[in-house]
Amino acid sequence: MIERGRLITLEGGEGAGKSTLLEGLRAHLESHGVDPLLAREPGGTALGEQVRTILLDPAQRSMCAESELLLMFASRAQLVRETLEPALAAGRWVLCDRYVDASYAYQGGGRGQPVERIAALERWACAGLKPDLTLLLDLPVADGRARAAGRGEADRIEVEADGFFERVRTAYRARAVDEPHRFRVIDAGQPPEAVLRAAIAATAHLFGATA
Ligand SMILES: Nc1ncnc2c1ncn2[C@@H]1O[C@H](COP(=O)(O)OP(=O)(O)OP(=O)(O)O)[C@@H](O)[C@H]1O
Ligand SMILES: Cc1cn([C@H]2C[C@H](O)[C@@H](COP(=O)(O)O)O2)c(=O)[nH]c1=O
Repeated sequence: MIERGRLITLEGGEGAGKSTLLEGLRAHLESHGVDPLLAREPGGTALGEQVRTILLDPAQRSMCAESELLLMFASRAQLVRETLEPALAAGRWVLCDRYVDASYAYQGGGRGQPVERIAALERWACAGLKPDLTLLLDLPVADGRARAAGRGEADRIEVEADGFFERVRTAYRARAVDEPHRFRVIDAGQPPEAVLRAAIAATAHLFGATA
């Protein structure tokens, strides 16, 4: 019987260092004989990438919070069924740049969408798929924004005010407190090598664990 793979998700505010960590973790896993599948949200499938384009398009100024929430979950439902579930069932490990916690943080914390609404969508769209480990890269908003600056035109979400991102950060941290068995909070203000070391330590229990 094939042992189920592991789902590791990376979360955090803008510029927290998720993409940087993803590459470091990929290299670490590869050096341990694990060839992880990389995915991202919104996106990660042909359909999801088209949804992502709409979601992040600065021209979509009139998008309401409800549409934003539903589009995030449309992308996620497709990713779960087309990519994540088949990969995990085939024994593949997956590193996913954001997953459902981002909706609790951004659409819940940031936009004020009710938690029960997001939880209902999660039950429907994610079909029970929970990460084995979620690495939350925690960084003061101003530091993340400074890092993200200079990447060209800001997308539709990046243009939000600091208050929005403070609420996102608060919501992320609250989720980590609520689910300590799944989350590891990493101080993303450390140098990249230290962030990677902390992440590697957090993954150690996944090797050989029964999923
Ligand atoms: N620990 C770190 N210390 C200092 N700079 C970092 C660190 N990690 C990443 N950076 C730099 O910060 C910038 C943003 O990093 P990265 O793209 O990895 O973040 P991200 O979380 O994926 O961002 P976003 O979600 O906004 O796309 C990059 O220029 C990267 O080199
Ligand atoms: C999954 C997800 C994402 N978002 C937001 C968070 C970011 O602002 C963008 C994605 O861009 P990234 O730089 O590639 O991380 O989308 C969200 O608001 N809700 C979600 O569920």
